[in-house]
Order: sequence, then C-alpha cells, then structure tokens
Amino acid sequence: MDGVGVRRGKTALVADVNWSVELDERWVVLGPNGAGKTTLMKLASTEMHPSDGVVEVLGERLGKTNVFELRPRIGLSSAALTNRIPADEAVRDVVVSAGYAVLGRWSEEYEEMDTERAEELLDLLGVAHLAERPFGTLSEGERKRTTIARALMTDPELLLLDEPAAGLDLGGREDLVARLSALALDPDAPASVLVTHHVEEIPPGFTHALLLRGGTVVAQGLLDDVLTEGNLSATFGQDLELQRSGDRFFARRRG
Ligand SMILES: Nc1ncnc2c1ncn2[C@@H]1O[C@H](COP(=O)(O)OP(=O)(O)OP(=O)(O)O)[C@@H](O)[C@H]1O
Repeated sequence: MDGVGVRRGKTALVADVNWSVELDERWVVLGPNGAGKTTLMKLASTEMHPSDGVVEVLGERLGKTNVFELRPRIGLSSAALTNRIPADEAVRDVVVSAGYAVLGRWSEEYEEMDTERAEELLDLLGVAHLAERPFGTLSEGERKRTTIARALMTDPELLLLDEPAAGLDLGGREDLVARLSALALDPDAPASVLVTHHVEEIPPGFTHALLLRGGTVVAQGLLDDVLTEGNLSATFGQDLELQRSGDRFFARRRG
C-alpha cells in the first residue's frame, strides 16, 4: 500500500498508509475499535478500492486487475464472511466450497482430492469431528476454526485473518493461538496478516506488527521493535504496561 487512504464523505477511515507485506512475513495488525483495521483487510482482500494511493496485492494493482482472478489466491477469514455462510451448510462443504469460490454447496460433486484436503485442514484446526455438522449449530470458536480451514483451502499466497480469536473462551483462544503459531512457523505457510485488539492473541512466530489508531499508522516493523509500552500506549490512548513471558505478550493499564 502506497499513500493509501479511504474516505467516506468527509470521514477518513484510513489515511496515508504505506505498508508492505513480503511473502515470508507474518504480520499482526493491532489497534482499538474503529482504528481502521478491517478497512485495511478489505483493501488487502480486494473487497474495497482506495480513495487515494495505490494498493498492490500479489503483484497486481487494484483498479487495473480482475479481482475475481486474484481472490482465489487470497484466504480470508472475517466476521462478515462467516455471517454469509448458510446455517444448514455442512462444515466439510463450507471448507471444500472455497476451492470453487462459492458459499453454499456447489451443485456439482466435489473432487475426492478436494474433500480429502478439506478434511486435512479441518483436522489441522482441530474440528475434523464436526465435518458433518451444519455450520449453524457450531459454537463461536468452532466457526472460527472452520472459516480458517476454509481460508486455507485454496492454498492461498496471502492469508488474512480478521479477529480470529474474538468471542473465544480462554481455552479456545489458547488453542487457536497455538494452531496459528504452528502455521506461522511453517515455512510453506502463506504470507499472513492477523487483526486483533489484544496482544495476548499474538501467536509466537509472527514476525511484524502494524499499530493503527484513528486510521493512521502509529508504528510498523519488526514485532520486537514495534511492540513497546510507548507505542502500545499511544495506540490505545492509555498508559499501558506491557509484559513479555517467553514468546507471548500481556498488557494492562498501569497503576
Ligand atoms: N461507510 C462508512 N462511512 C463512515 N464511516 C465509516 C464507514 N465505514 C466505516 N466507517 C468508520 O471507519 C472507522 C474504521 O472502521 P474499521 O471497521 O476499519 O475499524 P476497525 O479497526 O476494524 O474497528 P473494530 O476493531 O471495532 O472492528 C470506524 O470509525 C467506522 O465507524
């Protein structure tokens, strides 16, 4: 993203964003409610075009490329996408249908290879036992894991996870963080961007961070350089204490 801004009327959703994600990088985007995180994900997933500046995704410039050809190369898990999944769709089909770029079961029979791949991914995310269940009967955490498996189904070159741990209980969050950490540490995994409000949700293995407040970038770069008490306090507008325990982060208000 080069000089990127998104405006709606007089409101700037994001402004002057210069950001680049390389294929071997795993980025966390951190910021308070309304900071512009989802807007950045919409740009990166080609759902939105910038009002200002240039967005290039996987070497293709938005506005000059066919986004329908680009989208299968991007894996996206977001609340908006989850809400569009039909409640009666079987979990296995939610995942396998990503290979056909559809939501809702495809009328054709799927290739056996695709079904096997979907089952492998459900297993990787720890929800293989739910393959036959209608998506609408799943818990919040089970839905998140299913949509992440769906995002991985097309072997994407770019993986975008918008608040994957939101709404999970402590055990569910820890389990997801461990699974995302394994993915981040896999050299064959795609370039990844994970959006979160909480430093506790940063999976070990993530390499970079972009901190966002009020639509502008507070800091960005290597995780260890960027995730400081000063930057975090500026991002959330509070005096925050940041602790590191092993390869995990914890934050709370000072005093
Ligand atoms: N169409 C619109 N018109 C005006 N303002 C908008 C529009 N769409 C989004 N916004 C505003 O832009 C800001 C950024 O929204 P965005 O969803 O990107 O934030 P976010 O960081 O993902 O927030 P959250 O953590 O709450 O999900 C918010 O203040 C939102 O209200």
